[in-house]
Amino acid sequence: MTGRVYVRAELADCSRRGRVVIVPLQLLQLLILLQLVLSAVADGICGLDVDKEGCQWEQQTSKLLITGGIVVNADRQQQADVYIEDGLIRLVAQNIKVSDDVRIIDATGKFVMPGGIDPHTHMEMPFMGTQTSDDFFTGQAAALAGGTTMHIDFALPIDGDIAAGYESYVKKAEKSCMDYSFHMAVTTWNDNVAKDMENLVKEKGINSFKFFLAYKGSLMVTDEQFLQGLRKCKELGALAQVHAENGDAVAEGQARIFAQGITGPEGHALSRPSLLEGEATGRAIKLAQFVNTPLYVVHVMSTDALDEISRARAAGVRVVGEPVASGLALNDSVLWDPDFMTASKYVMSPPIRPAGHGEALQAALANGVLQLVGTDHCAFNSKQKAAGKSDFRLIPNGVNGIEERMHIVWDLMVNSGRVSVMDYVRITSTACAQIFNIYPQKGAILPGSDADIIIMNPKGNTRISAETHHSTIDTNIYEGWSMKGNIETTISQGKVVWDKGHLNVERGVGRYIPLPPFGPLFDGLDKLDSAQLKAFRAPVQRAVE
Ligand SMILES: NC(=O)NCCC(=O)O
Ligand SMILES: [Zn+2]
Ligand SMILES: [Zn+2]
Repeated sequence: MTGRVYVRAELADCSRRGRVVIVPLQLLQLLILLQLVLSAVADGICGLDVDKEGCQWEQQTSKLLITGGIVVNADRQQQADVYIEDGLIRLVAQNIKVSDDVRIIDATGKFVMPGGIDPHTHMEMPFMGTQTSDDFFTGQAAALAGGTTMHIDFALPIDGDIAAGYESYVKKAEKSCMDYSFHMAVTTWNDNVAKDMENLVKEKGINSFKFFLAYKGSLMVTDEQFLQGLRKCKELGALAQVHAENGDAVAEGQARIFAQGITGPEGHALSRPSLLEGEATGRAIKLAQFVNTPLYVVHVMSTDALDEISRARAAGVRVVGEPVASGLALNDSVLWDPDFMTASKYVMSPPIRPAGHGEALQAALANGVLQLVGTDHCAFNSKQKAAGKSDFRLIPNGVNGIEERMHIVWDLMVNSGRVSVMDYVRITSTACAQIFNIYPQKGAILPGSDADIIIMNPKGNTRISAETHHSTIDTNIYEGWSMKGNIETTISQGKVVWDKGHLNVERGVGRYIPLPPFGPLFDGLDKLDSAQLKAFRAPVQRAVE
């Protein structure tokens, strides 16, 4: 501490969020006035900048000691202290003694866990004639407030050019306030795409590529293009990801439902039922099996898709399934709400399914058929959603979730007794770090790991609302969700960025985390190549005999 006297004070709330700053006493009145002026002119995120530029929210130190908590990793939990210095975890042990310059955080009675990693987000994404509302700063600020300390965003190509798309996302992400990485979407196929995939993997730290089997006429690839992409992914040691819906059938369904006079958000669900997700999931798995390369199915929303994944995994196929928070927590009744603004906020693809699907996805997460939870955070405000007021096909597809995921999953999976706290860590953080090959830099509380940590008070209370969230959108699909358990503190890069309702984030400090190729899903794959060839030939040989 310097010799000056600091007090904590709630300032005027320019974005409906209270926050705390540290100010010299004599400046307090002046700052209140200044904040009121800023309130009048600034948008919902202005307060974050004010916190950062106008005040020293907390004397940040590079040394922290978290004492007395239960430290939870995916494979074990123990009562221990955690010592952090210069952004890294240095020691996990009982009764760590430190010098006076170390800030102590008491976590007695609380869980100390790796920060969440969201494997599926869309910040500043140009999509359906508009752009997602949250950028890399506002979306990440929201993430940190909800206990997520890293995300992997989908970089989109520009007119099919993945190198140009990647560069545009590098620029967008310069404002980041937490660690992040990218998947790259592949939306066409030619020699340049193949060459650029190689460069992105070998030079730029990309180790996953997403292929859309839906969004006909914009992002969708044909089976032939998908197959080429799968072969390239295998060669590069990159994970192929798939948005699995039959895009041709969806387009036919949309035209037919609209022609019947169903124009509202319910038409979205009716036009792309779960069997189209199941069909595409099964097809994608079989094509990946044909190539013998691992496959990651993004936003698994239905039992139809789940059954395909379950069957394939039982047969030894390397397929990973990622449900998202909305698919676990909600059902499609919301799409029939007579109020367009209410119903349209739930429009995403694949759609949120009828009751029963979410519960089955929860069970699959618990038993390991599905491995990790994302959000597909793709936030549009109600003005943007209104583009589809008279035609559901024009409602921008996407829902919020990056701020809510850690609490929703806690409530659905831990409060319900479906999984242990260790499994919670696995499905919200560790599995993602392992699959994308950055474990144990991320996803663990171990000496040498990045100091991305959350402190969860299981006795605390959480209530979700657009009135208090940090995303820029004016709605929240979890509006009113109340639960036991609260992430009271988030530590990112060794700094306290969220503490008991107050956010202190800094634009530009987020780091790009390169993802190395040939992650664990590729281990031993070459041995399977020859075994698989034999398996494909087996029926033929039997016929000859
Ligand atoms: N899922 C969705 O509705 N929007 C984002 C794009 C995608 O992931 O398909
Ligand atoms: Zn998708
Ligand atoms: Zn998505």
